[in-house]
Amino acid sequence: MRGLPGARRHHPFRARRRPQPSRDPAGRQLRPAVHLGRPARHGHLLVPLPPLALPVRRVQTDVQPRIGSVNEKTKPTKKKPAAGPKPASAPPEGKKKALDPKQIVHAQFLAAAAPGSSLPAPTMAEIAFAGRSNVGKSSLINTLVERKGLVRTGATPGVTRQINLFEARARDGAMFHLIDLPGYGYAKRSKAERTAWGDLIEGYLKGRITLAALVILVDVRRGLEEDDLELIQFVEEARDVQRRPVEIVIVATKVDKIGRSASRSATAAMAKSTGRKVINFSSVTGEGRAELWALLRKVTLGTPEATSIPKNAEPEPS
Ligand SMILES: Nc1nc2c(ncn2[C@@H]2O[C@H](COP(=O)(O)OP(=O)(O)OP(=O)(O)O)[C@@H](O)[C@H]2O)c(=O)[nH]1
Ligand SMILES: [Mg+2]
Repeated sequence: MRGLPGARRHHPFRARRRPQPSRDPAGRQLRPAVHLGRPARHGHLLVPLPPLALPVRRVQTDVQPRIGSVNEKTKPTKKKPAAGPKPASAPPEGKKKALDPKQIVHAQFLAAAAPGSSLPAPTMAEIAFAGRSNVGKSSLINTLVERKGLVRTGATPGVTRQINLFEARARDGAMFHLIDLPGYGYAKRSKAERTAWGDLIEGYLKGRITLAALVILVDVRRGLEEDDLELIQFVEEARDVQRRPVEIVIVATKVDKIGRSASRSATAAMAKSTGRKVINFSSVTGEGRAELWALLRKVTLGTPEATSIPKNAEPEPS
């Protein structure tokens, strides 16, 4: 039949409809075989589609123009960063961080104890932070949990005036209790106040069942002082023998305030006098954060009893 009224006539420039693809017995899509260099044979052979594997080409953007090929009147323009996706070997920083199983994903204040009151009964592994007033204990906790304002900090000594208990949960589900202790060595307190706080801190360090690690912070510029050495000795000797042993971790703080070589020799001296490893730390730059957190996790989660209360646990001294 030819020339029905209104019927479109074939136009030589209109693309012909391609043959409909069909599928192989496994359900994969088929398309006509591609012949390179040779003319296609009459009647196409149907083959499965190969996976798309194109070689990735990077465009070189920093090629220097050849001498004489630039118009000298043209002002040099700022070089723009190369467009396009980043190479697969450098995933975006945020993505890497989001997948870190050790990252703290939840942190909150739980309770406080002042002289005359006590903390709630212990329920999980605890890490306590001690040191002179203003050494940077509260700032270090904020840095560890990556929260700016979880713990109150201040430029003048004596900011933390009670034992503060915080709860932290890592992405992998590990839970910790972090204990911010009031600082010692602050001369402006009355003798009675110092005695009361001393008793409170001593009672905590001596008898807390779940205390797994005590981080002692020392200002890298001052080095270990008598108070710090006394505290180390106190924990080593006075810890109730029925309680679990406490791992003492020494941290040199504010290392951003002095040069690298000065901080290295200061921490080497501290390590020598205590026979312990000393971690360099800065809440300003974040130096030492990952190392300290990895160590504290290992100490608190390393043994099965670290996250549970022993069956023969006694009630807390108040
Ligand atoms: N440059 C520098 N400053 C720090 C660092 N850590 C803390 N600070 C500052 O030192 C001051 C005291 O910090 P805090 O974290 O409140 O110290 P603290 O030991 O909790 O003090 P108390 O609660 O009074 O015992 C604040 O002004 C902080 O900003 C650090 O690593 N580098
Ligand atoms: Mg504080």
